[in-house]
Amino acid sequence: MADAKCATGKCEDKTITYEAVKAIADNILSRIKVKPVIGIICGSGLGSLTEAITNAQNIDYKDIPGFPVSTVPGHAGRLVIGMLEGLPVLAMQGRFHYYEGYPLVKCSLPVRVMKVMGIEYLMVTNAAGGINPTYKVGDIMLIRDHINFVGFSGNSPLRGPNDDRLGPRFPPMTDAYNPALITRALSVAKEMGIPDVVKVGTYCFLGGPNYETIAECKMLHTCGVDAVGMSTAHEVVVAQHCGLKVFAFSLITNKSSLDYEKKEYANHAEVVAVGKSRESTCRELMCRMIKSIAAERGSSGSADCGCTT
Ligand SMILES: O=P(O)(O)O[C@@H]1C[C@H](O)[C@@H](CO)O1
Ligand SMILES: Nc1nc2[nH]cnc2c(=O)[nH]1
Repeated sequence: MADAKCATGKCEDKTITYEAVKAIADNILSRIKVKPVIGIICGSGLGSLTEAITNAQNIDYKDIPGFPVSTVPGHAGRLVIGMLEGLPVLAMQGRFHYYEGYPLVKCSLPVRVMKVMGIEYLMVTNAAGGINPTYKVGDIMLIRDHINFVGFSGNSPLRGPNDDRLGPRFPPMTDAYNPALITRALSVAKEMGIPDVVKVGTYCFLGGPNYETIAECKMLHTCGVDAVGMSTAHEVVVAQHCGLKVFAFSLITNKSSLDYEKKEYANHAEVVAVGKSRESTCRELMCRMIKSIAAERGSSGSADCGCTT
């Protein structure tokens, strides 16, 4: 895959060219039977969101030239392409995290591939620690906004030469999480009878892979963070840059410690286990959102949401 050098030639992260993104998009499109409209990124323990996809075709990341491969337990490492609630979708069972060693431009490469394939909506999920003390394990937080701590130092997937075919040099991040989709998700939560479980809040992206100290959690709380994780923000920055409509939610898999008297010890096995225990609810929320988008677009979703618990 051809990588372009940054202007000074000294950038540690190389820019991935439009041509390289298009080559990957064309490779995938040449192997699948539908043209996806919605892209889905499944978070830790949430890969089974894809089980409701019908006429599914699977493509392992390792079989896509130029695509990274997943290295994290709970991230299978394949694309699942097919129909969901009347719309063609492409789902990623496994994402790429900065802590795996990939530069952010590579972590978010699949989002650009989705855009060049013609995808219009990006639905992102993740597992996150609950900083907001009112949140409980198993709650679902609709992401209204994010704090991108990794980006504060200039570490951005948009760093390097900008190709206007992928988006503008200086994209705004206001409404990066589509407000209309959040409003719709709140209605969906009511329909599902889970309004108390579904919150709206701010997600914070830290580099990981360690979980937070208690002092860090206290600081994040002061900063207005509701949930903390190790993904999503860089994907959404790229999605907003290239003009995808984004809907995202965090599954609260553990409570973050804000108090030395009530210590919590986060671990990945627990994160994945909580993901599994909440998979049917998360899947139903996702399916109902897609069904409503299908209805809005005039595509016929199935009469019943095929994902009910
Ligand atoms: O891929 P996500 O953001 O859902 O995964 C979270 C962050 C880490 O990868 C992992 C930590 O348990 O879960
Ligand atoms: N950074 C971070 N990521 C997580 N992913 C799931 N839980 C957590 C957490 O508590 N902190």
